[in-house]
Amino acid sequence: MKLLAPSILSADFSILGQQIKEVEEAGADIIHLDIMDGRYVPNITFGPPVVESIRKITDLPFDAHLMIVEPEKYITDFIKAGVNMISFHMDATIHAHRVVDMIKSNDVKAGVVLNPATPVKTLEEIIHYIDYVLIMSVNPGFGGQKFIPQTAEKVKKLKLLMEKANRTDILIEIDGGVNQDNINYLSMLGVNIFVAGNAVFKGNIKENVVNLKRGMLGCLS
Ligand SMILES: O=C(CO)[C@@H](O)[C@H](O)COP(=O)(O)O
Ligand SMILES: [Fe+2]
Repeated sequence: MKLLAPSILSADFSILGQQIKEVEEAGADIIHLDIMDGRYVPNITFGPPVVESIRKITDLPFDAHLMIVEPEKYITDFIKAGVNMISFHMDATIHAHRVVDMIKSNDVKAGVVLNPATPVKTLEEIIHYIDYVLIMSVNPGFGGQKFIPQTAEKVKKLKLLMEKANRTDILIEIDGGVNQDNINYLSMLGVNIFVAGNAVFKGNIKENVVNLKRGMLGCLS
């Protein structure tokens, strides 16, 4: 499965609804929502009321990437607002397993996030319970940063762990600095969900989505 998930963090918020429609019409598969609290990361974005409001304009799945401390406090609110997938950073909570349970008991997909310096082996126990892993390929907090090449190695390590745990069904998502130059390579490594902010919203949105999807699906022409 290969899916493109534009991150609205790089969208023009004065015409957010319009830009979401535009990526949808161009062929985006998922809308990626970067939720930042100014504590886990040095930036603040938006919360459940904004999600609830944009929920009305598209049926595309919403993928909430929670960069917040104590994510357990807000999971119910984001689910009520209409998200379909929620990922959180394990070091932002004391009880990661409980957080996964909270997410999944509401029929929402649960993912955990690895920062660039977080080893894949930290997933060894939680891997049995989750639906996807989000590999950060930049340090979380901002859009438009440069892809950190070493993070691609984690895809290989994660695939080995998935095999060992008999969980080859887990989806691998990559987030940060994904662009037309690296998406094909990442796809070949086995990434399933490609988050792209600047590479979608800067310039011609339709062309960007079409070109990223072409790279993602392996068509080099
Ligand atoms: O989670 C994050 C940043 O913390 C990302 O989702 C970025 O917002 C992706 O933006 P680009 O790196 O693709 O511009
Ligand atoms: Fe993100």
